[in-house]
Amino acid sequence: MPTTAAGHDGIRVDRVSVTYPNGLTAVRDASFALDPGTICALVGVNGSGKSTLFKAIMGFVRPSAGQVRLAGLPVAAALKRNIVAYVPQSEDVDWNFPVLVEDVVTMGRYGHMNLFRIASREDRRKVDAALERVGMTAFRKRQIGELSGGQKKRVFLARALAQEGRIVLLDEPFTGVDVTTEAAIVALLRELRAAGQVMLVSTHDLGSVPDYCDQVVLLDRTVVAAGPTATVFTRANLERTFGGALRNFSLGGAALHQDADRRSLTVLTDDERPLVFYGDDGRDGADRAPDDTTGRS
Ligand SMILES: Nc1ncnc2c1ncn2[C@@H]1O[C@H](COP(=O)(O)OP(=O)(O)OP(=O)(O)O)[C@@H](O)[C@H]1O
Repeated sequence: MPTTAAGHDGIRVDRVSVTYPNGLTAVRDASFALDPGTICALVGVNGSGKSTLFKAIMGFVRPSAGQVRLAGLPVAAALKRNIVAYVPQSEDVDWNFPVLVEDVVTMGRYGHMNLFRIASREDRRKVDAALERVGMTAFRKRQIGELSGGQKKRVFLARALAQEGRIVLLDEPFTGVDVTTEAAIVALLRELRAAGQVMLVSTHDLGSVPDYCDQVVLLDRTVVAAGPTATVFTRANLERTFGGALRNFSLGGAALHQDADRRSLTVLTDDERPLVFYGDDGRDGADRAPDDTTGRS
């Protein structure tokens, strides 16, 4: 079986449009393809269609046009085979639902169990390992609603790990988490990438994207640009994607330095960790991805 994005083993979104019953077309003619062993950021302003795209990939909404293929399969077949794991946005979860941490992680194994959902020794071992990997073993008997935001994120990540899906979708995994948890999540994503999994991560945390994402999809109802972070995650493309919704300020020359360094500094932020471009003069850097990020401790 081919293993390129043009082939069958990753995520392939082909000219997908999604129109809600109220007539709003939230995603229009979106196309991109991701190979196994990839972490891809999905970036766009609030309302640009990121969650809608996730819902289309998860089969929660049906595209009005185009198609999604996951590991070469239509969405329904991929879900049936347990190929796709999903880490939802916190707002999409009912935290009052009385369920223990270990039960949430065990749900990741449901697709591997028989009709009666009786966990085997193997299932229990995978749940234990997933809890251990995200550092939540000590919390396994706690009600999910009693956890902090970052702890909840870790639990859903553990559920995705226990599921062992080759495709992992993460909807804003860094929102409301501290720097330590963010670093732990990024480390885990890197491990999964090394193991050949493909991850699509929606995020407003622009400054971190070049750190851990090798691909980027910039979305504004449709795909503005998609491809390697090094060539696509540029100031010019971000300004096209966000329009006036991006905080953007540049400093150069005397406004920035007291020495002879002529380089300017451009800061772009979508309200979470800012992205910083270093240019040679006041306008440079518009077409280059950043060499490095700042703000990361
Ligand atoms: N069930 C629905 N019915 C009708 N319109 C919807 C529905 N869900 C979302 N929308 C609309 O579709 C558009 C895209 O929403 P979506 O949630 O996909 O954006 P997003 O990029 O994920 O935003 P955010 O960054 O705020 O999470 C918005 O205009 C939203 O109001």
